[in-house]
Amino acid sequence: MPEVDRAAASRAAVAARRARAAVKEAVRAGERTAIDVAEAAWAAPEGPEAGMRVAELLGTLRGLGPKRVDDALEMLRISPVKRLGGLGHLQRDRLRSWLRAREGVAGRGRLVVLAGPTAVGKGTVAGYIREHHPDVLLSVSATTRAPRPGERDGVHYYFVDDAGFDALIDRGDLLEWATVHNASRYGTPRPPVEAALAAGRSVLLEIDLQGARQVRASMPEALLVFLQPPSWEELVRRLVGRGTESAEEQARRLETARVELAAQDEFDELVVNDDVRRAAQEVVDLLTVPSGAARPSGRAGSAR
Ligand SMILES: Nc1ncnc2c1ncn2[C@@H]1O[C@H](COP(=O)(O)OP(=O)(O)OP(=O)(O)O)[C@@H](O)[C@H]1O
Ligand SMILES: Nc1nc2c(ncn2[C@@H]2O[C@H](COP(=O)(O)O)[C@@H](O)[C@H]2O)c(=O)[nH]1
Repeated sequence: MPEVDRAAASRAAVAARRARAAVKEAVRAGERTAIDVAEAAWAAPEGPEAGMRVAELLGTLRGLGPKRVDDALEMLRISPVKRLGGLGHLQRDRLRSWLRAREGVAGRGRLVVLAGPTAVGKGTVAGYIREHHPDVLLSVSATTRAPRPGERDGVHYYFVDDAGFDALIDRGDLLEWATVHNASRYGTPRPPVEAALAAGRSVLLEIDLQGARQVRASMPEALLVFLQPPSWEELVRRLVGRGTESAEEQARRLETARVELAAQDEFDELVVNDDVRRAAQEVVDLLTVPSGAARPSGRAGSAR
């Protein structure tokens, strides 16, 4: 290549790199959505968006570290070196649906999983959301544990026996399920969740870490939120103060709690439950995609 052509090619490459960096910055700043960038790449093969690697685009999304970008690419069957402009039609369709589900459509909802250690206040925060935000579907789990005083079948849980729970599993009616605290089984009924999501309604699952991991594997677009206690001492105080478990059961739950607290980096978002109303509002913000913006921001903590 003649010297003058080489210089021009090098200038063009630098300009293209800068343009791609500006696109990434715009997504990070919430000025553009990732879907918008992907659609622009497919509409204009010469534009800067088309030259972006899919991995770069996913890496701009909040909560998606390198490991989760790799997982998403594997699930979408897209090579890590592929550029947006080089995707085939099926890959485009898969990426489009995945981004839509993850970013949400402006003004519509998404699937959020709320997990955290025992007695941190998941049920209290979820109950506050049920009361103040009836637009959000709070999934009612099935469980084999016995009702606590005041708990109502179909409201707090569907209380079933072992045979009933087995039947739910056999019919494929559970989105996820787990034996929690080495004691009872709990699971999320699939049909109401799928129906609500299909209707564009936000869905909140209040489940344990094992269930959260299963949802991540089967629905990678779900947003995983970890509810943190202000301190370990406060967590113990809440568990003991609730007074619904025997000393033996409390000890078993606190053992699980240590494991769950150690896993919080797996989550997309962290919310501290020092105040129920504020923590609930943070979760509601995460459940809602404001019009014109990619994701809500300004929360107290972020996992990554
Ligand atoms: N922000 C808060 N400040 C003080 N107390 C709280 C707060 N949130 C919840 N609590 C109290 O902590 C106790 C445990 O709350 P809750 O039962 O909602 O926890 P949980 O995370 O759902 O527990 P589990 O996983 O064991 O079902 C309750 O007595 C509740 O009233
Ligand atoms: N994997 C799932 N875990 C669930 C579900 N519903 C509730 N849970 C979790 O169980 C524990 C204990 O609850 P408790 O009411 O007995 O105190 C708690 O961590 C819940 O989040 C579910 O459907 N799947």
